[in-house]
Order: sequence, then structure tokens, then C-alpha cells
Amino acid sequence: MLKVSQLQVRLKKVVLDYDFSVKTGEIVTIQGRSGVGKTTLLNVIAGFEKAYSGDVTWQGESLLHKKVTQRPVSMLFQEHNLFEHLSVWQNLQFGLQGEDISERIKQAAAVLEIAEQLDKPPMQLSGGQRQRIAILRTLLRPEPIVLLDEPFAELDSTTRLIANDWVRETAKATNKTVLLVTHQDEDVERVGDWNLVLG
Ligand SMILES: Nc1ncnc2c1ncn2[C@@H]1O[C@H](COP(=O)(O)OP(=O)(O)OP(=O)(O)O)[C@@H](O)[C@H]1O
Repeated sequence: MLKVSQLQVRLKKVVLDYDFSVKTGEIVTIQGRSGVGKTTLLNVIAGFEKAYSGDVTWQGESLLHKKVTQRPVSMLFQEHNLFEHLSVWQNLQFGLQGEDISERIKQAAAVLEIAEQLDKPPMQLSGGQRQRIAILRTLLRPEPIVLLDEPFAELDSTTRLIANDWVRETAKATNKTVLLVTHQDEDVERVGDWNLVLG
């Protein structure tokens, strides 16, 4: 279980409070008006932002004292940080490990309709293609907690549905615990097990 207990985050002018738990293997969508603290929550869980008080525990163990790289967390970044001097394929190979990883990347790329983009440098991809590469990479990483901040924002409605289903199926098949920030009600219905509204 991922437990966020009486967590308080203090930024310059705002105090943000969170208290909820997500069962292992569950997908929770997170909604709330702009500025309510959705991105900040993910940043605290991943270790990019500090907590003021309270705790975040995973399987009973606090994450807050752990370094970013020691946390069991895979997070999708808005800027999709890909190395521009490597092909997309090389970028994915670089970040992912595992026996059958090449096959898993190829299968995922085919479903997400980005198989033809794998040999290109990232700068030749559209925003939506980069976003699907980032989704693929984030879900195929081994960490059990997956944090997705507006992962489908740049996708058209058809591609979005394909990505919705791929994320849900992949997360369930690999028992990921997922926090998915979204402004779209369709993502809530199609991907999530339950919805957390902040604010
Ligand atoms: N580094 C920072 N320093 C000070 N205040 C910040 C910082 N980052 C965010 N904030 C403030 O904290 C609040 C929460 O921001 P956050 O980005 O988490 O909101 P959000 O719910 O993700 O918003 P959106 O839906 O617009 O992405 C906002 O009021 C924002 O202005």
C-alpha cells in the first residue's frame, strides 16, 4: 500500500495538505482545479519536493528520507527528457533493462503506433509521439509505483483511447500502483479504479 498520511507541503505562499492511501496494484486518477497541488504531490512522492510534516510510506516503509534514485518510483516527465544525440530506440534501451525488454518495447511501440519512430532522433518526433515514448518508458521501468502527470495531454482523442487502454492493461499486468493526474473525465472512467479529487 502507498500511504500518504497527514502530509503537509509548504511552498512560498501556499500550504498543501494530503491524506489518502492507494492499495498495491490500484490505479487512482487525481483531479482538482489548477494550482491545487497535483504536480506538487507527485514531486513529493518522487523526492523532487520536500515534505514539511506527515509521511509517505510504501509497504510500511517511509519514502521521505530516501534519495530520488532509491525510491521505488517511476515518474513521467512533461519535458520527456530524451537524449537528442541518441535514437529513440537507443534512448529506450538505455533506460530499460530486463531479459525480454527489446520484445516488450517493440510490442508496446506497435500498440501505441510509434513503431516507425524508433530509429529516429527524438527531435524528429511530434509532441504526441514523444509523449507516447515517455509513457512507454515510464510503464516498462521496473519500479512498482508509477506517477503520471497529464500523460495524454498532447494526444488526439483516438490515440488517447489507445494509450488509455495500454496504460491500464500494462499497469494491471505488472501490478503497478499508479497515480495519474488528469483533467479529462474519460481518463478517470477508462483508466482509473477510483478518483481522488484534491481541494
Ligand atoms: N516551486 C514553487 N515555489 C512556490 N510555489 C509553488 C512552486 N511550485 C508550485 N507552487 C504553487 O503551489 C501550488 C500547487 O502547484 P501545483 O503545480 O502542484 O498545482 P497543480 O494542481 O498541479 O496545477 P495544474 O493543474 O495547473 O498543473 C500553486 O499555487 C503553485 O503556484
